[in-house]
Amino acid sequence: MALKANPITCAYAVLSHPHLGTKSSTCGLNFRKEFHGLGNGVCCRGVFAQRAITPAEDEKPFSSGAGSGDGISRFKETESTGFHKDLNSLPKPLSATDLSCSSSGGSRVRVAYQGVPGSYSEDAALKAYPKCETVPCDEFEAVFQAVELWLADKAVLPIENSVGGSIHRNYDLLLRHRLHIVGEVQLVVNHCLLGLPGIKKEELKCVVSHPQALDQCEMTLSKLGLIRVSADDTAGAAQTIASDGIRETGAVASARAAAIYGLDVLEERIQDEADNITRFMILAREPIIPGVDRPHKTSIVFTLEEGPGVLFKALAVFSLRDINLTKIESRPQRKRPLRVVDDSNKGSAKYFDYLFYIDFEASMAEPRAQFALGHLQEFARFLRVLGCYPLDNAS
Ligand SMILES: O=C(O)C(=O)C[C@]1(C(=O)O)C=C[C@@H](O)C=C1
Repeated sequence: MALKANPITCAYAVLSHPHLGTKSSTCGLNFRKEFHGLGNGVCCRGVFAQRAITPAEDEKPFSSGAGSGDGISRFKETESTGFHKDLNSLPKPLSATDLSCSSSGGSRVRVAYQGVPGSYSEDAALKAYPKCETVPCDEFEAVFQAVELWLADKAVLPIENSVGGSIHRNYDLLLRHRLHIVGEVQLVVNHCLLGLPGIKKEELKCVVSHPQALDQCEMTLSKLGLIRVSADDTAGAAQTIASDGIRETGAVASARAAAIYGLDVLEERIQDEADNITRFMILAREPIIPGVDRPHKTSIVFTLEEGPGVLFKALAVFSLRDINLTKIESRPQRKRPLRVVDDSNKGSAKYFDYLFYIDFEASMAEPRAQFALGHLQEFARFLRVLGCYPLDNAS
């Protein structure tokens, strides 16, 4: 596949996100419009520099085609001007299509993450494995595949943020792939407002970043009256600003991203909540052997029969054994969204079908955890242990 010389080939813009009003702008960036509406109305998937991407077939439901009315459109940059640092020397993200043609080598742990160098996901990888080789990937799906195809040893993926909540896409992907959770990383996320060298924050009109990061800085960005533009990751936004050299556009990203891409930090700690923590999970091909030497967490997913109090009973298996739950999340069962139950005289009732994801504080090496899951199995239609791993804290 031929690679283009320009460092950036793609970025995204939110035209009329429900939270952001109906302002429309490309913020002076030279984009060619390419509609690619996304179903969930918040997040953008993407294409990064130098590599073409064909999204995996099973991702297609996310793109509802031209003018889907969800307010999010994808823009493709036609040209980039090159600016500041030699961005070509940075590692290029892997995409779902080119994963099959490279091979891993070397002895350092290789950790795949979504984004480009300087992203918080890379920070999380380095917190978990300080000496690792980080492997940038363009999409969450590609991160899973990098490990499945032995191009990386581990994957690091965001699962929830203390302000923005769950990253649903990764819950869904966890079930579609066969990797195991072998650890977690809690990362303190301190967002900065970045701009081209010499620019003042009052001169900015637009700001580009990951939708989660924009949400986490909602109050500051509103106060500054900035138009928000969505990007694949925070560092990718910084990279775009640096390569395009557009003066009135800033980026929300880390101080490390500013250093990598040669941008100024115009303001630090701009997130609405001082304690802004993102929890990442670490995935591997093999599970770890659970221990009792230190506090562990176990993550499971299950489905239940329909009926009154069934979820209550499911949760009671933990409470009966004094096991603390740290997270519960429900997601629709995509292949079986509705279940028809003939439980009335007037015809059949239709229920939505859910998957329940639970994290609890116990190791699978403890009998109480084994008994709790044995008990849950009595009324769960489906149960999978996603992993058992040592707890992390946001230090
Ligand atoms: O954009 C990045 O830098 C990321 O690593 C992604 C991500 C996320 O998906 O939530 C991670 C941490 C922050 O909460 C903001 C964005």
